[in-house]
Amino acid sequence: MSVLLEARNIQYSVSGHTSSVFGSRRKTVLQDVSLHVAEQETLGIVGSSGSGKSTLSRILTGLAQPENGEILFQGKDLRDAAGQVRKDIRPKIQMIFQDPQGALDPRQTVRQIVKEPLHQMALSNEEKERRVLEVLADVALPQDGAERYPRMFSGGQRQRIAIARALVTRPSVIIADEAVSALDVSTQAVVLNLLLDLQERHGLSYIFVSHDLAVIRHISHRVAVLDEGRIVETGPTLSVLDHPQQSTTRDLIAASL
Ligand SMILES: Nc1ncnc2c1ncn2[C@@H]1O[C@H](COP(=O)(O)OP(=O)(O)OP(=O)(O)O)[C@@H](O)[C@H]1O
Repeated sequence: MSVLLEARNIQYSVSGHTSSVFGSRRKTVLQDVSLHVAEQETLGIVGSSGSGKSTLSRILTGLAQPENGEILFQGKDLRDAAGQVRKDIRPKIQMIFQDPQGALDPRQTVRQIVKEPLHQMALSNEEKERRVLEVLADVALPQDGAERYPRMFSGGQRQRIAIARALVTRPSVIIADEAVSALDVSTQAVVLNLLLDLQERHGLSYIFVSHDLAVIRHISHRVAVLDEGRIVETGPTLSVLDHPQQSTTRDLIAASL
């Protein structure tokens, strides 16, 4: 399988507290993080709270810029990519967040929400409308749902709306940051199985960020363990979770039992 999205030696810090004596100190959030996901593969990213998972997701989707390091899509460095290439690549990388309630504008109809990522794309309005209906069917939401508002749907359905919005640009990779964490366990299973089904039908890759090892076990082919901004262990999911080599991984497993 060929590599689709790759992060190389990512470094990221934020300004910490300011001291009148020492000036502003920076806090390292990610240190020398390298990872990749292949076509049609799911890479799980696990780590305790504050280990840097969300920051890494934001960098992978281009919502935050690393201080050092590269993000490559099909071998192209996104920083070097010229305007049009960047414009072509961006729709190929989409994101789903934890909280569908917060991520969906309550004043917009489902049609407007799902259509929004297409604004940047040179498509006719007819094609955009066609795609909206196509992805609503893809995530098994009724087409008459298009005129309704997010509050009229259950938590699981709202996450389907968020998935439809991510799919509408026909991405190659979706970064899911705690995408099922806000859902109850049975709804989690339904949404995870939908994601697996979409992966098979559309040949998608996922980078799936979660603190929940049961979720990671269910969906990921490989897993990377983050600890204080560094990847401390990576490998096939079952070998990492059943035969952890690092104390961080053992602690995460113990905490999940
Ligand atoms: N803009 C920022 N300003 C200050 N600190 C930040 C900022 N962004 C991230 N951090 C810090 O970086 C660290 C990593 O945060 P991040 O949200 O990426 O971790 P996480 O693993 O996703 O945590 P959680 O599972 O709790 O969401 C935390 O200590 C956080 O406080």
